[in-house]
Amino acid sequence: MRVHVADHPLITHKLTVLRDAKTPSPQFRSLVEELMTLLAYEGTRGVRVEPIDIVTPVAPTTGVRIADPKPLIVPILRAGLGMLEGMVKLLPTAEVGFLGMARNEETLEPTTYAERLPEDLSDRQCFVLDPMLATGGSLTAAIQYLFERGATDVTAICILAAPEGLAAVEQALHGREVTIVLGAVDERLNELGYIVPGLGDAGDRLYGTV
Ligand SMILES: O=P(O)(O)OC[C@H]1O[C@H](OP(=O)(O)OP(=O)(O)O)[C@H](O)[C@@H]1O
Ligand SMILES: O=c1cc[nH]c(=O)[nH]1
Ligand SMILES: [Mg+2]
Repeated sequence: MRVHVADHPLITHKLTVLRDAKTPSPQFRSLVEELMTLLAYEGTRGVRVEPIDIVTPVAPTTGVRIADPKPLIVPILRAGLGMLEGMVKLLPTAEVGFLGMARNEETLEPTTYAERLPEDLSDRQCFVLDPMLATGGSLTAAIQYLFERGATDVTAICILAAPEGLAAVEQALHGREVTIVLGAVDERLNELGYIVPGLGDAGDRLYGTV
């Protein structure tokens, strides 16, 4: 498993505003989208391309285009939905599938309550979007599910991770073709399973629930 922490002052700046408890939902949503565009740049570094011949006004040349089958973007509902728009801006021809997951706030165990994905993922490059990697339970379950459905190449893009959760995902997915791109790795998890300093509950902050 490869882990890449995007290190860029613009990301750190936007993350700081995102973390601020005073940042209201509309601004939070815009910032998640902007951050996603920056993280998608890193996250799509390995996107599969194929050569294509074109003619410029000056000369014929060979360029590249996104290869078929098109990549599959999988936002984890709810919070991952906030990242989708930023991602499809960079990969407009990608297909989008959905996984709905909720973490039980007492046991911290994830359950999957919705799934809408192509039947066969065997030759699809998958990009999973979820802003928060806390205990890592949700991301591990999501990626394992994609592998069960035939996926072999998965990149997860998260805004924040806790070191404990990142280690748990690495252990669970050891030896698999997985890349994780992160905006930042925070200090730790607290006793309630929240990332510290983190940004609180990403879903609640995106969608105005408390
Ligand atoms: O690493 P974990 O400990 O599993 O926690 C992370 C999960 O928690 C959040 O979702 P949540 O369950 O709050 O659902 P929501 O997006 O609907 O708010 C987040 O978006 C992740 O999916
Ligand atoms: O800090 C956390 C942990 C899990 N889910 C969130 O939205 N935030
Ligand atoms: Mg939530």
